[in-house]
Amino acid sequence: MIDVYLLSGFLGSGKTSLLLHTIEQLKQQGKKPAVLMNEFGALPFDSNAVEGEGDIPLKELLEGCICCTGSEKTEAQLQGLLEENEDIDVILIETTGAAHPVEALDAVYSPLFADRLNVKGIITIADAKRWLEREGLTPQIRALFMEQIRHAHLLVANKVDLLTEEEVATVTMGLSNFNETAPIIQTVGAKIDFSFIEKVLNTPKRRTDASIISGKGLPLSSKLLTFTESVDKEEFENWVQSLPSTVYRMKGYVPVKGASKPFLFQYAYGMVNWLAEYVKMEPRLVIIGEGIDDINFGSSEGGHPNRQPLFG
Ligand SMILES: Nc1nc2c(ncn2[C@@H]2O[C@H](COP(=O)(O)OP(=O)(O)OP(=O)(O)O)[C@@H](O)[C@H]2O)c(=O)[nH]1
Repeated sequence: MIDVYLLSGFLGSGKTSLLLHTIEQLKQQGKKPAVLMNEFGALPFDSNAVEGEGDIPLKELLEGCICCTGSEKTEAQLQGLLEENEDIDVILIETTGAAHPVEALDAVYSPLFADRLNVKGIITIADAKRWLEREGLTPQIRALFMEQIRHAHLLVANKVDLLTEEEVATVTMGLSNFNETAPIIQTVGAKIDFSFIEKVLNTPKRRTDASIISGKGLPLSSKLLTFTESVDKEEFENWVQSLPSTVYRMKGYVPVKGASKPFLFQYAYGMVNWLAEYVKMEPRLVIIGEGIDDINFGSSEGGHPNRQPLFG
């Protein structure tokens, strides 16, 4: 049987960080992991990161989330993974930060795989700072954020480096009151020993009948910006900080004046992250949030925003 772990968590909480860290550990143990992931906004950003890991079987669903691109499509992806790779030990599924974890998990319980897949459970990563400030989220988005936490079998309170010790204690207590059964681990960079995950999620999880608040019809959309010229870094960061709090996530490659290649740029919950890239990537940025249609940076060309809610 192949163990299946589902990584859930709001946009930018640390799912890809956990995924990459877990892949490393599995490889060190001589195990062969495979990855199923879905992408937001037509830029295969996270899967690029996994491809950088070398020989990892990977299937991706572009534009949407596992729950809404249809379970049939997900079944087909899984079937493809299993057929093309007979020696997989573990499948890691990263859902988009806007997916409901139970809807996504449901897709894995196809009778097609009943004798091959051992569903170990949902690991939800919560941005600890966002948890503390969750009242600031709009109601529908807060509902999704909370649902992801409520249905976790293991809860990861990530980014505790941004909190005081007292705040970390408040987060841990708040999370455990909200989801009384899931063990909680505090992390920086979503770094967890895989042996801990295995120990905690040691019983196969059955399909749940618990009522869920559907993730469908969320008012989230994505927009792709293409840079036509290099940006002044400071001006760009000032622009980022001026954006409304309903911009939840940005990622892409930003060309900066004076640098030969676009930088890898990430934004999640007020924090920006720049990383030098060694390959010349297309200067494009994905923005994810609510009410983002009119957002543009001076020297960029706004792609047509995806006005349709992506998940419905
Ligand atoms: N300060 C801080 N930043 C972190 C931590 N973990 C991750 N990050 C940063 O948060 C950003 C998002 O991390 P990812 O792992 O890509 O998050 P994700 O959940 O996969 O994001 P989406 O797939 O877009 O939903 C990146 O810029 C990370 O470097 C942490 O513990 N502390």
